[in-house]
Amino acid sequence: MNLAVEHLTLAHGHRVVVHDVSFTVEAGEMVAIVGPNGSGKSTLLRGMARLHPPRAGRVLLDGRDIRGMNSRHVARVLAILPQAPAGGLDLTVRELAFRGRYPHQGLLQRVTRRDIDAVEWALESTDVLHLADRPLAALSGGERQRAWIAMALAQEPRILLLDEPTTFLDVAHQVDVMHLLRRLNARGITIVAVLHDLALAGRFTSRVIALRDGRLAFDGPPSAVLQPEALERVFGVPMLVLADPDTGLPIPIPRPDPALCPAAPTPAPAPARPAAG
Ligand SMILES: Nc1ncnc2c1ncn2[C@@H]1O[C@H](COP(=O)(O)OP(=O)(O)OP(=O)(O)O)[C@@H](O)[C@H]1O
Repeated sequence: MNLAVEHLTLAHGHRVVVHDVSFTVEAGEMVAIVGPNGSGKSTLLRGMARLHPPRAGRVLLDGRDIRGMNSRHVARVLAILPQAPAGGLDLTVRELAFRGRYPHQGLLQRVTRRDIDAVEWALESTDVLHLADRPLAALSGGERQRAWIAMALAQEPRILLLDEPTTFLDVAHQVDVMHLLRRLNARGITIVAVLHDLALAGRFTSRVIALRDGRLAFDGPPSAVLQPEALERVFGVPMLVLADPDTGLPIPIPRPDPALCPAAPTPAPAPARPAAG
């Protein structure tokens, strides 16, 4: 099932923040959306999930405009995990995951065997089964993030959209979440994630889409697009791109002014000039 964004323009009030953006995410892809703060990434992701109505253009799910589709049907296919979701702190992890079953439940909202199995699968896949009876309030940031991903998974989506799923996580948990997304992707779930960490985007995704001022700046495989000049144009800061010693994949990092790096070795003094005469 593919998701196509066609000449999409999105606005907040009178202010257009996504301008005429087009791309197609094919079934089975794992895509990162990157760009500076305020470049329109979250708005675009919400637009892709039908949570933000287009000013112009459209979003197509397997060729059909999602605006004309039944909400439950869209929710059965596509799940979105917003940026740092708030609320739900009094719910247990299992109760939260059951919320993900809403689009599959009938009018009477009776819990079926399939609901129970989907929730167990989601809790197991995100490694929170042992935390299932704990309230969200009693979890660490990383555990809570995995619990929210479990809720999105319990929805059994074919396409999963995530807004900054690794923000607030320490490096070990960032890698955990990215490994989890790769495993889900290997099982056939299409993943689109807004990521701030360009090194994670370079190593874990197969395609990187960049926005700058709401416009598409580049779109392609990490090795092709994560290049210093292109990144400098998008982020407005000098960039260095290293090659991962294990995989050769690009690891972009900002290139700071060496004079402002206190741990940088002081350059050796210039050799003294021989005295004239
Ligand atoms: N609810 C809102 N009402 C008005 N303007 C908004 C609203 N949400 C976002 N904006 C504005 O729209 C622009 C794009 O915001 P958006 O959150 O999509 O950017 P982003 O790239 O996801 O940013 P960040 O990296 O900081 O999360 C910003 O200028 C922001 O101030």
